[in-house]
Amino acid sequence: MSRFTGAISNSQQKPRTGVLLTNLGSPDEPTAGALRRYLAEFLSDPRVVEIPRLVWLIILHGIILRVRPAKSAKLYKSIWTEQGAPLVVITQKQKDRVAAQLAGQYGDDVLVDFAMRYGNPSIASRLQKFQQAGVDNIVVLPLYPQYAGPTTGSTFDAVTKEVKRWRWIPSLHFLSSYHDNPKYIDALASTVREHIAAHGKPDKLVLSFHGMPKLFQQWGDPYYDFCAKTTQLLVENLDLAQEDYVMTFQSRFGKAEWLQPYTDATLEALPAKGNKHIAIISPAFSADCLETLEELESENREIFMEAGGEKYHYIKALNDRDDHVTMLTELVSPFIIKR
Ligand SMILES: C=CC1=C(C)c2cc3[nH]c(cc4nc(cc5[nH]c(cc1n2)c(C)c5CCC(=O)O)C(CCC(=O)O)=C4C)c(C)c3C=C
Ligand SMILES: [Fe+2]
Ligand SMILES: [Fe+2]
Repeated sequence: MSRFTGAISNSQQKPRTGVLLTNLGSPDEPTAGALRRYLAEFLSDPRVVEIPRLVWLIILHGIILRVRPAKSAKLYKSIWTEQGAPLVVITQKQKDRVAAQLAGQYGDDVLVDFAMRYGNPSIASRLQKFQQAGVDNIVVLPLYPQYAGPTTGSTFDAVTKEVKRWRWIPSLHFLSSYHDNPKYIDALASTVREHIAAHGKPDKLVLSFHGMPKLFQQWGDPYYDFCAKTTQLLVENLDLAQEDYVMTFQSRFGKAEWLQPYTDATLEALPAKGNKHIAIISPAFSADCLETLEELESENREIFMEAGGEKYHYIKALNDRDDHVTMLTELVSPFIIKR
């Protein structure tokens, strides 16, 4: 038996290109058992936690995986839908809509699918589907607008781990970051404008990005700079003055310092400075997920209101909005080969 895998297909009607949209992934169900499996896979990734391996595995298995699964399961339960985890359901919708747009342009020359870095459907399983279909050109678009090692970098690891087992290596295009793409910025700006038209101008627009350990930035990860660039382009597009907005970082995990300022501490301080009406947007999430639907919609709202805030509005992620789907389609289109 060979260590390399291949597809044996006699079909004359092979699609040439496979487009894979990926995101982070969610547990299979909102239970402690499913969370234990999901968090074990996620938090064992050396791109996500860079503590010396043996020390970290003892902490992870000895403490974190005993305590966190039950707590996280409760949070996931609060956002779970009939179709499943929001992140997975929305990513599937994005895939369906991108597939429909690409089918209009490329017919059956292109196959579109989605996969999750952790949990299901796995990146390996969906790439194997492409291999079986006989594609010889693969485009991977991780749905993280700002490159970060723990997200986009880790997705690259998973893609190459699978493809390096293949006998026939296809052409491979990996889209690393789209934090400054004008249509991404336009789509974000439209959501803010629509929000202001419906709810009025807030005292402060909070741009809350997912956090990351500060050390990763010091070691050369460009994520912070890319978040700052997205912020700059978005506020220029919206014509906001410096006092109209603040960029923050949420979802800190563990005791180490993460990128600052923290979203929760900022929200707690804003009412005392006269900012009683805020709108919060999270440009690092292409789809709503636990970190927006629970942390921003619920946890952080409570922090702000308890500190004397009066109006708190979360502006939804771009999800499967038309302008977002068109932008994603345009990102992958240049790499598609017509038969
Ligand atoms: C442990 C360190 C973590 C790093 C570093 C990190 C970076 C990072 N994450 C995202 C996007 C998402 N993270 C999500 C959930 C989530 N993130 C961490 C930890 C780190 N993230 C944990 C432990 C969890 C699980 C939730 C929990 O148990 O509390 C999600 C949501 C997943 C969902 O199912 O909805 C996303 C999306 C980015 C962009 C990022 C970049 C630096
Ligand atoms: Fe995260
Ligand atoms: Fe969180």
